[in-house]
Amino acid sequence: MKNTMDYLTIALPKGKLFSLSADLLAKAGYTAEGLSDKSRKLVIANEEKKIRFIVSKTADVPTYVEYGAADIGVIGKDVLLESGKDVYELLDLGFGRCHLMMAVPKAEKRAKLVDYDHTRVATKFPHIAEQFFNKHGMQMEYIKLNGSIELGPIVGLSESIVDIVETGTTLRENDLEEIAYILDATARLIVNRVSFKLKFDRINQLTEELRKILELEQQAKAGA
Ligand SMILES: Nc1ncnc2c1ncn2[C@@H]1O[C@H](COP(=O)(O)OP(=O)(O)OP(=O)(O)O)[C@@H](O)[C@H]1O
Ligand SMILES: O=P(O)(O)OC[C@H]1O[C@H](OP(=O)(O)OP(=O)(O)O)[C@H](O)[C@@H]1O
Repeated sequence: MKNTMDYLTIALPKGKLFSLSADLLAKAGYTAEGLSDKSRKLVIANEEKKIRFIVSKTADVPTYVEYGAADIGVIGKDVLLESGKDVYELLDLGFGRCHLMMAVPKAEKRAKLVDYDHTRVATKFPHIAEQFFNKHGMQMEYIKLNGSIELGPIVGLSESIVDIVETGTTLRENDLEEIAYILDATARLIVNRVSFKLKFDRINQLTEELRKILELEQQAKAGA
């Protein structure tokens, strides 16, 4: 087995954030031949630059980073908060912007948020949802789903959902209405606590390079 101290191991999530993350890292020169979320090869190395990429299920990225199986990773703030993993957050990458909210069927909308006390909420984010409802003094029954959350109230599984909204299309097409904002999310660069000490120079250099690239992109956008 390779000595992992020689390599910088980067965990990337499959799905929506993959190409945005891989493209940004490539701009800083961090890439590897054959890096793709479609590849069946799960570890892809760049031997010359001593970089290894792990491509994993979105929800597993914080786990790889917390245990040090990956030094750094890219993950949405929503998934990071839900995971409760003990990692450092180095940089807000700005992309993958969305927000977490509570929505209900338009036709059966109740007058106030507290009118949903002691009802069922379908979500991929039960921990974040529980914190939100606790803050409002509400006790809910949390039904964990892994996708198509909007289906919950439509088929009578739950009275509401807590889910991500980006464009609002999914809510509109399913006659749901947002009734409470919970939090904003964007992709974050995260790092394992021990790796950050042991590989500080490499990780700091990468962070600064990414920060510069993001700043230039922001300036170009503002000037356009
Ligand atoms: N419209 C959107 N829907 C879902 N996630 C979004 C959206 N816009 C931005 N994001 C961000 O992208 C992240 C990854 O979303 P994606 O849908 O790829 O994950 P997933 O479906 O949970 O993962 P997997 O496909 O591995 O199960 C989210 O956690 C969120 O931070
Ligand atoms: O506001 P919109 O632009 O419509 O985006 C929001 C939708 O996108 C996400 O689902 P995703 O595509 O990740 O599929 P999933 O339901 O399988 O999680 C999220 O769970 C919403 O359903």
